[in-house]
Amino acid sequence: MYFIPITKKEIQDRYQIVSAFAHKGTQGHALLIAGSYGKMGAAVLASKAAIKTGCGLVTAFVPECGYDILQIAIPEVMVITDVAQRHLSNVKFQIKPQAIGIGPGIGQEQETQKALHDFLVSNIIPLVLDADALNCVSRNKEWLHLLPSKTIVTPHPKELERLIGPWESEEEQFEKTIAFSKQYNLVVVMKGAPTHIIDGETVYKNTTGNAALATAGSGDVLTGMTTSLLAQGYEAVNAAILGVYLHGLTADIAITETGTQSFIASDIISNIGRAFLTLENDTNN
Ligand SMILES: NC(=O)C1=CN([C@@H]2O[C@H](COP(=O)(O)OP(=O)(O)OC[C@H]3O[C@@H](n4cnc5c(N)ncnc54)[C@H](OP(=O)(O)O)[C@@H]3O)[C@@H](O)[C@H]2O)[C@@H](O)CC1
Ligand SMILES: Nc1ncnc2c1ncn2[C@@H]1O[C@H](COP(=O)(O)OP(=O)(O)O)[C@@H](O)[C@H]1O
Ligand SMILES: [Mg+2]
Repeated sequence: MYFIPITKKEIQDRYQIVSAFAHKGTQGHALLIAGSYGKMGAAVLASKAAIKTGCGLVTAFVPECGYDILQIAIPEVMVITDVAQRHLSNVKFQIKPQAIGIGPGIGQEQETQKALHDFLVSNIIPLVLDADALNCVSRNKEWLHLLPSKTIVTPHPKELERLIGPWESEEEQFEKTIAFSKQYNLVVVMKGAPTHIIDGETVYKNTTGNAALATAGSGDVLTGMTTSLLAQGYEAVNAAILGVYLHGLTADIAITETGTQSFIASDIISNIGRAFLTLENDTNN
């Protein structure tokens, strides 16, 4: 099987420089629907990653118990709360974001599953689906038909298995994921070491990242980064490719200071700026 390597050249071809006349209203508004009691960190990480990846506005939609946490942790991010205290029960909002990321830390309570279903039935905004949103959809496979065309799904291997069933070889894993991508018209970010991005028959292989990323919350950060790029107007496959590349690059940059063991998901966020700068500094591959 042929994989297109995601090289710096591939990234520079896709990367959009920010206009000198940009303002926050032109840079996209991302909405992160995330968190539950005890997993509000996932909402903080995803929202902070979204604002650090360059969209103009970020709103977090969280259960009521997340209000103070989000407002104190990230003053740049706006917050809307669900009526329920500890988990999502009714996802309703008046804002008009350009992209929505849903799933990190939301859990799989019955009420949350219903809230996700009702949200998917009415939503037409470009979407990134991760973590428990994927797990809820795996329990209710008919909901896959509700996803907008080119929704980005970001499963780790266990979440992928819940979505497409088990595989016996890597070849079969790719065959089944390609079939899944084609059936529902999805961009699949097949997370791993390395991560592959599958857009129908086309498979991209990331070239950045290392084992420092094997740490809690690193996927939640990727969801925030990818949603931010989607909100900034990148086509879904390009948002996925650029997000995965920059996410991995932060670990390659930081590892010389943190080592593998002490690198944490917040270090990804702190190094997003340095990762972007490598794209602007030179044109070498
Ligand atoms: N601070 C917070 O708020 C945080 C909140 N978080 C939130 O928690 C929720 C649950 O998410 P989750 O991913 O921990 O649970 P789950 O889907 O059962 O997967 C775990 C199992 O999957 C497997 N597995 C995973 N990766 C694999 C790999 N690369 N390669 C192979 N296997 C792999 C592995 O299975 P095993 O190998 O043990 O059989 C593992 O036991 C979710 O909403 C998330 O956003 C977290 O992000 C943490 C920080
Ligand atoms: N050994 C590794 N090498 C490269 N990337 C890794 C490695 N381990 C984990 N990652 C990356 O870290 C992220 C983990 O995502 P996920 O399992 O969803 O984390 P969480 O749910 O805790 O936020 C993925 O982007 C994955 O590709
Ligand atoms: Mg995850």
